[in-house]
Amino acid sequence: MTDADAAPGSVGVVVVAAGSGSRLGAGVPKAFVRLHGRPLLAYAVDTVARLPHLRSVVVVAPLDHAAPRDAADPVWEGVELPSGAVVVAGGAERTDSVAAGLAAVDATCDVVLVHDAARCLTPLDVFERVVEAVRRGAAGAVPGLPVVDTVKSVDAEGVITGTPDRASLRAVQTPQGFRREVLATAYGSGLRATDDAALVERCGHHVVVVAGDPLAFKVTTPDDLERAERLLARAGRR
Ligand SMILES: Nc1ccn([C@@H]2O[C@H](COP(=O)(O)OP(=O)(O)OP(=O)(O)O)[C@@H](O)[C@H]2O)c(=O)n1
Ligand SMILES: C[C@](O)(CO)[C@H](O)COP(=O)(O)O
Repeated sequence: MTDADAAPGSVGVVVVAAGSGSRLGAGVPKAFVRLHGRPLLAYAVDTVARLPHLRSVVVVAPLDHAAPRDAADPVWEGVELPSGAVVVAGGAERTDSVAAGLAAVDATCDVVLVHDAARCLTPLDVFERVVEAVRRGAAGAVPGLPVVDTVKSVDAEGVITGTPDRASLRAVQTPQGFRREVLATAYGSGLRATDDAALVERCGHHVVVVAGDPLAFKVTTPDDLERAERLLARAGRR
């Protein structure tokens, strides 16, 4: 990150890494679980660091492993933060963690991305598509993939209430990108959601979907971690 990157169009990225990973059940917070010897977070940060016009990186870590980052804390071993990156403590839910990260983003950034550390293999071009869509005027942009299964809505008893046309459905991923003031207002609204776009949508903004990537899958379960291990082994990465 250089002064040249402070030009209009600068990008800030909040990497949320404060979740416990209860579904993975690895005994350490999920973002710090090792994948080929390095924390999931390390892969996410490596990609973020390659993003053009990057001005500000904020990593939101679990309270026990957050600011001030303890250099001797072994969970961080293998994570190479870009110079100027900031580490802050997250909260009980993703909404709390994003809000904490957003508060620490450099105010000169006009585009802010929120990225799940758990989507650790997301390719750089997904980030670039999201930034490009916001630069072109969208209030927000999220990567998404067509839904391959037939999806049903059900009531509390499990009785099917509808079969949405899957042509209109997308499974969304991260990074989710927004004009900074739009995201700040959404997070200042007191609304809560599991993803950033949902908050921005509820504040009345249009958010567009750009092409996602199967590699942007979220490591949620042990099977996902095995899949990530296989993909890295196949790519010969460490
Ligand atoms: N309080 C939280 C919860 C989640 N996250 C982050 O948000 C992303 C998506 O959350 P998810 O994968 O659902 O993570 P966990 O909440 O850790 O998973 P689980 O629901 O299995 O406990 C992850 O990178 C996670 O670290 C966060 O920063 N703070
Ligand atoms: C933000 C997100 O990754 C988009 O798919 C997702 O909403 C994270 O939370 P989840 O509870 O694991 O769906």
